[in-house]
Amino acid sequence: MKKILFIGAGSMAEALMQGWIKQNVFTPHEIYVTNRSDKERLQFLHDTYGVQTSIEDAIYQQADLIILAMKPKDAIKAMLELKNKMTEHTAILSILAGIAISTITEQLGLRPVARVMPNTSATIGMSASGIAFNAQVSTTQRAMFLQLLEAVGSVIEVEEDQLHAVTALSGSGPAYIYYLMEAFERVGMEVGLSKDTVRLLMTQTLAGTAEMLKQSIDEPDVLRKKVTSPGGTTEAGIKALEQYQFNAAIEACIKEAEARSRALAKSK
Ligand SMILES: NC(=O)C1=CN([C@@H]2O[C@H](COP(=O)(O)OP(=O)(O)OC[C@H]3O[C@@H](n4cnc5c(N)ncnc54)[C@H](O)[C@@H]3O)[C@@H](O)[C@H]2O)C=CC1
Ligand SMILES: O=C(O)[C@@H]1CCC=N1
Repeated sequence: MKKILFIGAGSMAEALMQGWIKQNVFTPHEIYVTNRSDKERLQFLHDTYGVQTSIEDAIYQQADLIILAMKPKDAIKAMLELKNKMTEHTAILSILAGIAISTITEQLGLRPVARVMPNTSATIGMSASGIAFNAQVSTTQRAMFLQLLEAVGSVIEVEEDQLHAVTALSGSGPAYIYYLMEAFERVGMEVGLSKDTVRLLMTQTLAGTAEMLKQSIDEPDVLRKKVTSPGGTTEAGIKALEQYQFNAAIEACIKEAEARSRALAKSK
């Protein structure tokens, strides 16, 4: 593959291009990126990663793959602009939350489309991505798409409809964990530690817990019980979580996010 073109130059586009450059999937010369109007942002991406930001019309024709990376609300307008510029068969990789493959092919014509839900940890090769394809994607293209996502983390193929759930869990997931870390730091400081110490302790605790879940044959509740001594500190902590409706909060969080993804799909 020689040329890939990002339409949209936001945080997710940056995470993917950074990951692909780091993993030697593409050289900066093979990556083209454009946005609506923010020239400073393009300049930043060019200066930081060496990617190509002066996009002549010919690039749209030459691109082997076009990546839809704008906000969902801007997608229809962006696709209208794109339609006349690109060739008939160019494959599309869409990272748009909640925008159906059928909406994309209605706008851009029937062509190979992979719909992906990555997350920003693609930056460091640790994305957890979900992917779905339309019938126009050939076996070779399917392998290529999977390889692209594997280069920036793990990828799992799902039914397209399940991408709403993937979005609510792993697409948005990093934000939930960052939010949790903000709370740990705030409260950790209140109980006497420095912010740096809390960061060190809790990033290692998160990493260790994730690794235990990967390596252990035990279910999470079994692992949890191994931490929880009768009458001890964990029991007191968990009791407080229950008192403050921890499970209800998580249920609402995932269901609201999933519903929002579905609403985005309907509004198009
Ligand atoms: N940020 C995240 O963690 C994740 C985001 N996504 C999806 O990725 C997409 C982009 O998200 P972010 O990078 O966070 O957004 P962002 O707001 O940071 O960037 C959006 C970019 O699209 C550009 N744009 C808008 N209209 C355009 C047009 N007509 N032509 C060309 N460029 C246009 C904007 O100029 C901007 O560069 C969204 O659809 C989102 O659902 C998916 C997974 C994770
Ligand atoms: O918040 C959003 O809509 C996007 C999709 C998943 C993460 N960010």
